[in-house]
Parts: sequence; structure tokens; C-alpha cells
Amino acid sequence: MEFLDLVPLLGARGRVRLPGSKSISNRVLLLAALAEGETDIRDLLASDDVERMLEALQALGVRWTRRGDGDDYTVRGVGGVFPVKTADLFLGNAGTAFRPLTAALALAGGEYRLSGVPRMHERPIGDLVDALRQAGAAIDYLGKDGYPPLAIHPGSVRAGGVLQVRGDVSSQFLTALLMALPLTGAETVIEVVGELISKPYIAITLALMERFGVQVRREGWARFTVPAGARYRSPSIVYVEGDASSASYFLAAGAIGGGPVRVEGVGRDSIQGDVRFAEALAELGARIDMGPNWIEARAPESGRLRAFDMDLNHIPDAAMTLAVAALFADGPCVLRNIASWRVKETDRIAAMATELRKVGATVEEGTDTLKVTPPTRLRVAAIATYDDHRMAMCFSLVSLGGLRVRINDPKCVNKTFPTYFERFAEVARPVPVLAIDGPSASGKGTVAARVAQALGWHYLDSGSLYRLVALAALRAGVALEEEGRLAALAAALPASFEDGRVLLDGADVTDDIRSEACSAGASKVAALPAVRAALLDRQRDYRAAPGLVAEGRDMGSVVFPDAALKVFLTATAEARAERRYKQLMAKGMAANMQSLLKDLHERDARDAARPVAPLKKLPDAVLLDTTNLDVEQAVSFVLERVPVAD
Ligand SMILES: Nc1ncnc2c1ncn2[C@@H]1O[C@H](COP(=O)(O)OP(=O)(O)O)[C@@H](O)[C@H]1O
Ligand SMILES: Nc1ccn([C@@H]2O[C@H](COP(=O)(O)OP(=O)(O)O)[C@@H](O)[C@H]2O)c(=O)n1
Repeated sequence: MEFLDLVPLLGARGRVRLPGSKSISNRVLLLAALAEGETDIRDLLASDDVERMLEALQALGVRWTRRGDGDDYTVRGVGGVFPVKTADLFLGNAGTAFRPLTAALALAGGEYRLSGVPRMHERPIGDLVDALRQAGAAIDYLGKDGYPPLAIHPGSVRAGGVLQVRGDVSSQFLTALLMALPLTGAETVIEVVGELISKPYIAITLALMERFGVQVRREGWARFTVPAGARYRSPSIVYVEGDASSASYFLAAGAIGGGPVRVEGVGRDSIQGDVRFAEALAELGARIDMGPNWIEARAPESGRLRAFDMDLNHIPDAAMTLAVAALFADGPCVLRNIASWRVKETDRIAAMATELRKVGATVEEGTDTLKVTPPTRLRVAAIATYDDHRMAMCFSLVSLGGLRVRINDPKCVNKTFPTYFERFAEVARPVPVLAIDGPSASGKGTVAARVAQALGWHYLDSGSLYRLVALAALRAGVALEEEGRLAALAAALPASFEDGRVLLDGADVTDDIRSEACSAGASKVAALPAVRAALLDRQRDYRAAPGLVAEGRDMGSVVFPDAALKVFLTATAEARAERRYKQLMAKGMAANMQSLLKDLHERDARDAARPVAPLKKLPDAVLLDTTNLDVEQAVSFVLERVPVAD
């Protein structure tokens, strides 16, 4: 399973240019395809769902071109009649392509097959098919009744009249009908049965149809009239707004992580309902500023989000972001009226409950509600994403709690936001790490501990973990070559660090792990890749606010490659042997200069020669040779170079 570990964050601040809106991109593509004339579409979203729509249109004989590698396209409209009358379309998991194409093709008079990924075949479409059948469309279910895949045949479409469609499962059914009905040329009335959900998405549909010259009369949210003789005409150029649902992650990051975080591409003038996510955040106490084309979020004055109980029917997608933001609220939070979550990319209510529990929240799942009680302390977890882009994006916010979060199958964001994690990193302020690597007795431990104390940061002596594995192995009678058993020991190491003492199974082993046997043993077990892998996450989890000073051999190269400062600390072998000698003598432990020097040379050679995580100075590390320096000077050298947090 591919995964991405997001590093612990101190906060979030910065600006993000949003990718184009998925809802607008796929609607505009279909409208441009059906229109008369050529449409120049700017800033189209580059994502899987939009790809599926582009492929489908091409298969239907619509000619479009992309300008270079950019996000600008030209679509030559077919004036309401698709040139290709027989086609087999695969639409992945793109609801915004599947539903509107079903309606448009049902009225097109050809033989078409529409299918998708297995999850698409679990997402209902019966209400749309029922409505289209009322208009005379001939549609068969190829699998389960009420669900894709579908076969569409030329029907005897009756123009005009009144159609009824259910509005309480997915608003995409109504969107699909609205966009397709102008193809009949007759006046048609659509009556919505049941309470229409996700109304703002219908508002997007109506606004875009109007851009393409068709004005729908609306009576409340229950009755819509598509006028007679309606024809789509290209508005010649259309700019796709930034995606307001995608904006929610960054705005929440600003509200949780201090901010300000500004998103560009949506703002006060947006036609997308999800911009109202900003209002919801404001109710949690976040400070929001808005311009025509941007929104900015900062944390509440108090620093902490307020608990909430909200009806979120109007922003179903962005509401998921609030479920994760609830982890940072000052009390239990209730999300209401979110039944549509159950028929999305996955059953989002169930998925959200399961994953929020993994990070420590108490969650109560209702049929159309979710109650999230934040934990006193968040837990490190591997988050399953259910092939749902929004699960992956939402859970990135957990890292703002100052802990690592693992996102499984991170590429699922390609559905709507392929560059999500790169953009997120641009506003993320990671917990800083100072990595000090170098050979034995160069002074890493001494310098690192002093620097950590001066800065008030945490301290990781990674060598002690290898020493502990060696000690545990010696005690358990495990040979130092048995990689599998040693890795198992390392993975379950019952070790802890308290007030400068090292404990194994509760017993103080601070001095035991410094014995020559443990030194030599540590160097041997450290050469085994499985042992190193078993200790990796454990080391990374020492990274906590306000910062970490970590010392060892591979802190800068493997464990914390994104360290804010990397120092390679060294000294001549003779100087190091002499230091170690004095150190051991001071502790009343036996030592011999010659054997210490020999041991140092051997360990240096082993550390430098091993294929995994060999000891070497990285190009981005600062060299500090302490042969002729005292401890004070070495500590000052490092402190002077620690980047100041902005
Ligand atoms: N310039 C110096 N920087 C750091 N330590 C020094 C220096 N000069 C002497 N020492 C001494 O060297 C000894 C070995 O340092 P230690 O921190 O245990 O090294 P390491 O962690 O690299 O094995 C310590 O007793 C330390 O006080
Ligand atoms: N990050 C690290 C830290 C230590 N080690 C190994 O663990 C052994 C003990 O580490 P240490 O830092 O306590 O050793 P000294 O520098 O004190 O001799 C070293 O000899 C290395 O081989 C490693 O491989 N990677």
C-alpha cells in the first residue's frame, strides 16, 4: 500500500492558488460541447474526473483542443447533436460526468453504454432514469436495477410536458435533467419531489446555463421551467473559478493553524455554494476576510475553534472538512443533515467515523448525522482513504495537531486535486528539526543535548535506540545476525526516556547501553536494513512542537530529510578516542586507548560502508570539526545557525 507521511506541523500560513472547480469544469465542458460555436475555456481543472469527461466527449465526436500543457482548452460545439451515434463510455468514478451525460445521451437518439469503476456501480441513478423514462427515453440497467452500468437506446422522446424527479438523494439528477432538456427544443417543467438537497449546486448549474444562453425559470426550489426554443450558444470565453470545496482544506488550515492562509480563485463573487464554508468557519470563531476573488482565514482570537452544531445540507462536500476541524474544537461538535455522504465516493459518514476514531476522537454515527468529540490528545494513525479524494485531503489537517499522520493511497486526490499535497506543504509550517550526524565520540550527544536545552526543544539520541536493541538482543540470547528476530525486537522495544535516564522494560539501563559490548553490538544491528526500518517511525514521532534536536548517523539523510538545519559533526579519530577514554574513566568504567581507537576505526568503517543509511556528510549539511573546539564553542556554532522561526 502506497502511503504518504505528513510531518507534524506548528501551524499554517501563506497563499494558495486553487485549481479549477470540478463542478464548474465538467458542466462547462458539456455545455460547450452542446453549444453552437467555439468556446475558449480557461483554467480548466486538471484531474481524473475532468479527464473522463474530456475522453467521453471525444468519443462522442466533439472536437476539443488543449493549448500546450496548460489548463486552457477550446471546444468546438456540436449544436445539440452528437456526431457519434454509437459509443461505449467509461466514466470512472466521476458522478459529474456520469449523470449529465446519461441525460444528454438519453435524448440524443443513439446507442450508448455508460459504465464506471465498481464504486460508480454502487451509486444510485434510478431517480434520474425514472425521470428520463417519463420523457420517453429508453434506458436499460445492465447490472443491478437503479444503478450503472446503463445501456441507452434511441427512445421516442416526447418533447414538452411535466417531468418529476426526486431531489433528496443527489442534486446531480436535477442538474443532469436541466442541462439536457434544452436539447428537446420544447418547454419542459421539472417538478422536484421531496426536499431538494445541495441547492447551491443547482445554483451553479443555472448560472452556467445562463452563461450559455439558456434561462431557466425557477419557482422556489421545487419547480423549474426550461423554455421552448432554448439553444446553447457559446459565450466565446469562460473562466473556470477555483474550486471552492478544495479551498476548504486551506481555510481550515488557517483557522486551526494560526494563519493567515489565503486562497485565490474564489471569493465573494463566486457562484459556488461551498464558499459558504467560510461562514461556517466564522461560526467556529475563525476570523475570515474576503475579496472578490480571494478568501483568507485566521485562527479565532482565543486560539481555539468553538464547538458547533450545524445543519450542513448546503455544503455537503466542504462539510467533511468541518468533521476533521472538529478535532480541534473546544467541545463535542454535531454535523447534521448530511445523508448524501452515504452515496458519494464511499459511505462518507461511516468512513469519517472510522478514521476519526483512529486519531482518538469519540464519534457517534447517525443515519444523517455525525457527532465528533475531540480527544484530549490526538494519536498517530494510518488513515484509510477509501478511494475518496476528500478523505485524503481532510485528514491532512490532523498534522496541525503537531503529530505525524499517514495518508494511505494518497494518489486518490488525483480525482479533483492532483497537486494537493504539494500545495498543502506550501502553507504548512513544519515542526523544525535540527539534525546532527557524525561519527562516534565526535560530540553529537553532548552538543545536541545542550542545544535542545538552550532552545527548549525535544531531544532524540537515536544511537541509544540501536544500543537498546543490542542490549535487548544480548539479554534475550538473539544472535546479532538474526535480522528478522532483531527487527521484531526493535519494533516492539519496550523502551522509554525519562529525565535523561534510559529505561528498558521499566529498568534503568542508562549505563548498561554504554558498555563496549553494547557499542559494538549497536553498530552491528544498525547495519541491518530491517532493524533500521523498524525504528524509523518511532524516531520520527519524537518530532513535536516546538522543535526537535536529533543526533545520530542518518538524521539528515533518512529520518528527517526535511530538517531545517543539518550539521555534520566530526573530529579526528585520535581526538575522539581520547574523549571517549576520558568519558569512560569519569564514569569509573574500564577503558583502553588502543582498543578504543581500534573500535572507533572499525565502527567508522562499518557506518560508512553499509549500504543502508551510511554515515556521510550531505551536501546540504554544515561541517563542524570539533577537534580544536571546546563544547561551548561547538554549541555556539550550532545555535548561531538555527533558522529563526518566522
Ligand atoms: N568540542 C566538543 N564538542 C562536543 N563534545 C566534546 C567536545 N570536546 C570534547 N567533548 C567531549 O567528548 C565526549 C564525547 O561526546 P559525545 O557527545 O558522547 O559524542 P557522540 O554522541 O558523538 O558519541 C563528551 O564527554 C564531550 O564532553
Ligand atoms: N542514527 C543512527 C544512530 C546510531 N547508529 C548506530 O548505532 C551505534 C551507536 O550509536 P551512538 O550514537 O550511541 O554511538 P556513539 O556515537 O556514542 O559511539 C553507532 O555505532 C551506529 O552504528 C546508526 O546507525 N544510526
